[in-house]
Amino acid sequence: MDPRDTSAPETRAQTLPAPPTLAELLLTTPVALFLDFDGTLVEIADTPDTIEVPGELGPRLRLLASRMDGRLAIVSGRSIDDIATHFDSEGLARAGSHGASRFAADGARLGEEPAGLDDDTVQLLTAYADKTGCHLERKSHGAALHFRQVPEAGDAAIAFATELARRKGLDVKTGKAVIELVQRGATKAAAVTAFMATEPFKGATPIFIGDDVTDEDGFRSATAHGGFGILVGNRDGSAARYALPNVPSVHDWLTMWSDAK
Ligand SMILES: O=P(O)(O)OC[C@H]1O[C@H](O[C@H]2O[C@H](CO)[C@@H](O)[C@H](O)[C@H]2O)[C@H](O)[C@@H](O)[C@@H]1O
Repeated sequence: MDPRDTSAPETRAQTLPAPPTLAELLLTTPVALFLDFDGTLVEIADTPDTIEVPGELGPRLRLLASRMDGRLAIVSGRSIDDIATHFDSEGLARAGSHGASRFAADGARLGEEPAGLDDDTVQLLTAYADKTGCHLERKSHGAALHFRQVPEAGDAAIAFATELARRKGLDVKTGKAVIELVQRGATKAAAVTAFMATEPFKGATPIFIGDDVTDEDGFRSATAHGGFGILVGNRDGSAARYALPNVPSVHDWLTMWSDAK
């Protein structure tokens, strides 16, 4: 298993316990749900554009959000624009670009919109991707070098992107067979904090569900705000309190594809 690809089949024993059911939790406290997208709500695919998103995902999430009195937000590494090409996220609170770009459910912006990358950075990344066979994903507020198709190029791509980020004053995010350049300070923790300071999230117990390294920021922030994280899959040293094994188990836990309240 490639240690940089945390989506590879997991063989270790599950180390974190399963969470109480959502229904049980809702009996004791108002809950706010923060949901990662890739690897949590939809299965990992070979490329960013070939994910298979159930047609009902948007309506099901809106129904769940209404049951939660609006306390549900998508928190993704993708940009909000990109998310919108995969499913209708209107009417949901959402944060994209690793938490840096945030919108309330009514579409109101929460905070400043981050800047995009400068042309020189994009040109350098494009030339690097052309040379190495990595897939360059252009993003509204950053860019990702994917090496899922060329795993042998992973170490060099990480080193290249890390050095480029240092020179350009950017941050990097590692993920599943990917290294991304993002604006300084973009974290899912910041998104949780921003939502938790506003209605209808204020005062609720935050639960952050995610599968990736970048979701660890969300787990820590949820914990700091009195809640906890739920890891999808396995990771040594995760800040999550509980774990669910895979995407279908997340859907089940959220009772997304049932009419259970
Ligand atoms: O925070 P997320 O919503 O989980 O987004 C993280 C990144 O997800 C995407 O890349 C990952 O999923 C792809 C599709 O399954 C997969 O091909 C790739 O290897 C994964 O790294 C997305 O392309 C990125 O922009 C997101 O930041």
